[in-house]
Amino acid sequence: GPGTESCVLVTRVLCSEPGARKGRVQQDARGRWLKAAILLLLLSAAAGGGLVAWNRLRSQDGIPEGGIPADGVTEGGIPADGVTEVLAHRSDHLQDKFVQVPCSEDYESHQRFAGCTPRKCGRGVTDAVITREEAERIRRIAERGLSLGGSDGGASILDLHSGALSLGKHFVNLYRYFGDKIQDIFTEDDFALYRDVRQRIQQRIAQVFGISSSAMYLTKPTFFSRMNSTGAKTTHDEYWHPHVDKVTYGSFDYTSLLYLSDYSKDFGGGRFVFMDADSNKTVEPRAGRVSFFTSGSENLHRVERVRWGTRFAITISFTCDPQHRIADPQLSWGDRSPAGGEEPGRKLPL
Ligand SMILES: O=C(O)CCC(=O)C(=O)O
Ligand SMILES: [Fe+2]
Repeated sequence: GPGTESCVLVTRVLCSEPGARKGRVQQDARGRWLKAAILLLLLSAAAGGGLVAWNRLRSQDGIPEGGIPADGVTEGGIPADGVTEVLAHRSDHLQDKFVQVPCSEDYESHQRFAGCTPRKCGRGVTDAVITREEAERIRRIAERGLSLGGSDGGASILDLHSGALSLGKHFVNLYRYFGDKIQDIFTEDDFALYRDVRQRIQQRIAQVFGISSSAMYLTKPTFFSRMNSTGAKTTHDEYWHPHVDKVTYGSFDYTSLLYLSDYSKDFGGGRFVFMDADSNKTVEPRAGRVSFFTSGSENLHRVERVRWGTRFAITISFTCDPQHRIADPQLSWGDRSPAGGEEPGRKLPL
């Protein structure tokens, strides 16, 4: 739970840099104080209005009749008052929403890469790059792959690059387990669609941030996620902790998320939240919606716990550092997968 070492999906195995973790724990601690202060303020100011706020929160969350027990007045840290703004409603069809935020200092302590390292930071959301039909096709790929495994807890991942697949409390290597039989599960078309989608998202990011698409590279981890309301069984399942992708995953410079299901239709809870000093900004997932942002601490974020239903997404991440580049996943890897291990994020030869 909060206060313990937090991990986001695959990150525990991937990034256990002690320095990075310490920074995050300190950040978490500050966040908790802030949350406690806000909670106290809320409780004293709105003793009578609490129930109203709670009901509003429940209806926002789309909790079905009968309800599901929740953890307090603030659903997973989102205050039930005006300090939460919606950046993207599920029902919106956004062309090219972009909000610029000042870049954090994170990039100064890293090597800079011309034509790629962010000079301008921010967040974008678009429903116009990937169609709902394409998202549906990708969701079916995710469902097919994830149905072969699945975590005992609420978060399962399938890393198409390393082949890492959640299974029980651990991971297996899909490519190694299935070898050439992988061709009965995924087709060449599936990988072609992934490549195409990755390329279009990359081009949009380059365009919006004014960088060169050819100077940014796919990096790991890049993975499908499936989340539901089952309680966490290991820290791998704890996807809801606030984090900074660049700290958590190291090589990330630009993060993108392609959503494959609809908030409040397919699942409740599970909104994406940018946690700014003054307020939270939520992105409600919608099939085909691409959310993308610079990966530094200007974009501290979290995912609300999923309360009901199943949430599918894919995280596609980019680096400016050619040394952290990975190739697009391909079918022909079969049992010669580049990972060769059962944990996601083993050091991979390119
Ligand atoms: O699925 C999401 O909306 C975000 C997941 C995330 O923050 C991450 O994988 O780092
Ligand atoms: Fe993240």
